[in-house]
Amino acid sequence: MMSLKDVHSYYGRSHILHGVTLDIPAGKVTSILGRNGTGKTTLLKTLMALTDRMTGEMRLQGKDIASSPTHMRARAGIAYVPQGREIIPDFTIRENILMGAFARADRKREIPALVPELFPYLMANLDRPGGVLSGGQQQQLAIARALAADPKVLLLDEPNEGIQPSIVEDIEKIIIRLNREIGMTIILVEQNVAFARHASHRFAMLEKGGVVAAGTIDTLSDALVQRHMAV
Ligand SMILES: Nc1ncnc2c1ncn2[C@@H]1O[C@H](COP(=O)(O)OP(=O)(O)OP(=O)(O)O)[C@@H](O)[C@H]1O
Repeated sequence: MMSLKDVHSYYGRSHILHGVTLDIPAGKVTSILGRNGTGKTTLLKTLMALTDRMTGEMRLQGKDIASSPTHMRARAGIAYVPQGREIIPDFTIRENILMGAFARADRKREIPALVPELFPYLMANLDRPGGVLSGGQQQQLAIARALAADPKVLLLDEPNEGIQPSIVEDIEKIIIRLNREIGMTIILVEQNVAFARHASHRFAMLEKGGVVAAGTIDTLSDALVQRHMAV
């Protein structure tokens, strides 16, 4: 689905990713793991062309996208739910969702069919401002906005960060449904190893901007977690 070969990524003169090589298979959930500051968010931003510069190879369904700008990658089917969600508080829930549709190749601007099914609360409150929502509801809104782009690959950056525990379970169920029922390819940055093990088919462990271990999720041993994630 996506493949990276010797990818380096930079903010200005800061060299953050140091030769990442990774295969992201279609229809699977791949978790990106590692301590704070190891480059997980930078990896998602690099996939979305949101760092200042990258070198190396990047392919989506075999097509070279390494020099495609963000909007072209979005149009090619990559959608991004950033850490912190970045919804617009003064826009209505409907407007926030439709912002995601700008990237659709078919230029349709509509609430995606999945939204009433996955997020009935959002559907029932489309005209309320996004800013009135709780953190968990804003996370749902950020996912709904990404779905409006009709993506093939969904990038999720710590979707459960700062969310009350009762909602965490809802978000986790939605991530699993998007993959298992709809077949969406998901790349998930996750600190919760238990959830990563439960939801993912594969993992990549980052350390200092490089992949130090990767493979099927059954090979994510406690020793690996201890070595690369314990603080
Ligand atoms: N805009 C930026 N300009 C310069 N350096 C940055 C920028 N954003 C992040 N960095 C640096 O890049 C490195 C990797 O950060 P990144 O956010 O990708 O890590 P992370 O693994 O996602 O960590 P966290 O779990 O804290 O989000 C850090 O050293 C960070 O300080």
